Amino acid sequence: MKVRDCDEGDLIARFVNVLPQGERTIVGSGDDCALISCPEPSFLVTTDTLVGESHFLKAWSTGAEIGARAAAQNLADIAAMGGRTSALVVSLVLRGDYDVDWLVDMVQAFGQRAREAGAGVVGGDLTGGEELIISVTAHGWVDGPPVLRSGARPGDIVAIAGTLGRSGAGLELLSRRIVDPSVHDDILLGDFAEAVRIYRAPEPPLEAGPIAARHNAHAMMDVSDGLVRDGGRMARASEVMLEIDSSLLADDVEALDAAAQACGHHAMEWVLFGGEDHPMLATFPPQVVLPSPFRAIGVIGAVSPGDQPGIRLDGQRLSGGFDHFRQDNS
Ligand SMILES: Nc1ncnc2c1ncn2[C@@H]1O[C@H](COP(=O)(O)OP(=O)(O)O)[C@@H](O)[C@H]1O
Ligand SMILES: Cc1ncc(C[n+]2csc(CCOP(=O)(O)OP(=O)(O)O)c2C)c(N)n1
Ligand SMILES: [Mg+2]
Repeated sequence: MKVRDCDEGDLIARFVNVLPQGERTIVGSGDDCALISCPEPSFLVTTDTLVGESHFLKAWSTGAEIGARAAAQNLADIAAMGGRTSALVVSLVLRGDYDVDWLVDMVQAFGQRAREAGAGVVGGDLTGGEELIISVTAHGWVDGPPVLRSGARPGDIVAIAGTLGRSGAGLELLSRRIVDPSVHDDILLGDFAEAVRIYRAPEPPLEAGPIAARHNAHAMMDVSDGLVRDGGRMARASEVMLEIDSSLLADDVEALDAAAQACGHHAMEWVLFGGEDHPMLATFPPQVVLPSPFRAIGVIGAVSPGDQPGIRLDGQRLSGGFDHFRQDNS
């Protein structure tokens, strides 16, 4: 059955059937608004939109992978404040010729990621249009003070939780047809499985956000546009220098060895400039024993007089990463 064979109410009923309600939901999908409890004096809110051809291709990813990706990207933003997600709303722009089963798979996978994070999916909107667009708004809360991008201080340890570079490598493997886009089986994907899986549906370490907050992280953000671009944003917000030690990125580089050989590419490029793995980048005071799953990748330095905040690798200043409106994406 195709979307054009259903009416809106029909589709929404199919979605609601597979979506989690969420523990903080008082009124879920079906009224003019959802009503969510927030006993804390303030709440977190963030939004991110995914567009077919720009963030994913229907030819490369299943509906379930696209749905999981849309949820993960938004859940990661809440986690990156040290928070937990209470409720998501999801608005869809759909074409009439989409398969309803495909769509329900997408919504179900979106709901499953929300469920795993303890969140409800409490509403949304449906509109017709030419390109598949998934626009998500997430609401959440943080126990204690939120962890901002602007709190990094000289002397802090720079740490990361989650992977770097896998999504960028997966994108290149698919773009260059080194991996057949119709293959979704990890066994068949072999050495490329992790990169392609994470490109299709990122696996951000959501629990790391609140863990970092409890261990007094000074600053945190998730990495969506690449370590260098997002690290540069943290550096500017905090007016510091992120000093990354390349030897501490060796495990990420090694994990991409097979992909790098197949693409004739330096794995370090993906690790530094590839986005969309959504790991948590955080800084911790120097005396802290880093909590699992964080690992150190560098230190925070002061900005020398006359210099600008930024990010350096082994002392060399870096710039670049993903930007929707520039041609220099690396
Ligand atoms: N259209 C907009 N109007 C106002 N603020 C925006 C708009 N687009 C992005 N922002 C804000 O700019 C900041 C950076 O956005 P973005 O790079 O998308 O962050 P993230 O990687 O966390 O999704 C965020 O605080 C976001 O809310
Ligand atoms: C088909 C395809 N081409 C290119 C990319 C690469 N790409 C698209 S968006 C993006 C960065 C993250 O997306 P953005 O919308 O900037 O998310 P945000 O920073 O707002 O979280 C990257 C690396 C992709 N994911 N899929
Ligand atoms: Mg965004």
